[in-house]
Amino acid sequence: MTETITTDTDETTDTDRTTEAGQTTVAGETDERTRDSWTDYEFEGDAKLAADDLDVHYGSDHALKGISMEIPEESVTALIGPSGCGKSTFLRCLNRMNDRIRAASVDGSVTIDGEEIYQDGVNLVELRKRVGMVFQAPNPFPKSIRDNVAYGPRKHGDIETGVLSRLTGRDDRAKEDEIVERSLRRAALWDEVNDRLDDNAIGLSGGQQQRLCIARCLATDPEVILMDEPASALDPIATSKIEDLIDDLAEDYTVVVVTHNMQQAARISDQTAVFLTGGELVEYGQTDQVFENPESQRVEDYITGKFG
Ligand SMILES: Nc1ncnc2c1ncn2[C@@H]1O[C@H](COP(=O)(O)OP(=O)(O)OP(=O)(O)O)[C@@H](O)[C@H]1O
Repeated sequence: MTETITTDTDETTDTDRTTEAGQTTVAGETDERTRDSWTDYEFEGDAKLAADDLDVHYGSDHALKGISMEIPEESVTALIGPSGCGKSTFLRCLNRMNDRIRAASVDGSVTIDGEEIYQDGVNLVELRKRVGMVFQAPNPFPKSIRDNVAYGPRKHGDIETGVLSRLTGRDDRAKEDEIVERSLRRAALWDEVNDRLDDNAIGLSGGQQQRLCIARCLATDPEVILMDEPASALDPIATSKIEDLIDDLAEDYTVVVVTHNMQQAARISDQTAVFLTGGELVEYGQTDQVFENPESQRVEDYITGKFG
């Protein structure tokens, strides 16, 4: 059941605060107002993703506690918080990447366009095609730039370019060229690499490698892009290009990005979710609101650098 907390009003005194659920906290004991759910964050448009009462354990370690929130489509949502608070764990719940971690168990619900992803019969390959992921360290395959971008569509059977397909007349070379160019353009890399598509991707700079990984993700036509600290291994110029790109991608995709960098979250996101130690979602709302006028004292302390 959702517990809604009254916002500060003239009736709220320093000595006690009464929640609508009737609980009273006394100043001095705790100055923290917590919520069970942040699904009352109001935004324009539809929710693309929704988590409801999501818990994750790694063995006996309770890494995420009862997370409920909705993520609007075609926008950037930043997940921030100190190390170990569960940001990456939450991100991985959104395309069931935690299924690959033996110790992880997930309870609760995540929906995409209202469809439950934690139910029997969900095709994980299809899910991860819809919900793509970009990692912290650029991880291109030691293959050509073209092969990197075409990897997903080839693997999913969207394009056929092997010897057999040539022999049987099903060769999709032109389609592959089109996907490679479109994805590299969308990732703002085409102009830098179009004359060397057959060069090994390992020869690219770190920033170019990360944009290549974004192009690889875009090539399978995802609806959601999850990014786990996508610029933390990059220099300021490369970081700035990734930030511009994220801003641009949010016109067509739902982007969820984990970052340690609060200035970055403030620059690039429409809404920000703050996780704090213990795996709780302590605040979620419009980015300006969270940074300029957080509801929670702990979040204010974190944002102003008092801890974390
Ligand atoms: N594969 C795993 N096996 C066991 N425990 C894990 C695993 N991954 C994460 N954890 C634990 O779950 C908790 C949350 O970790 P998580 O990586 O999600 O936090 P985070 O906020 O993303 O941290 P960071 O900012 O340092 O990347 C931590 O206590 C961590 O040790």
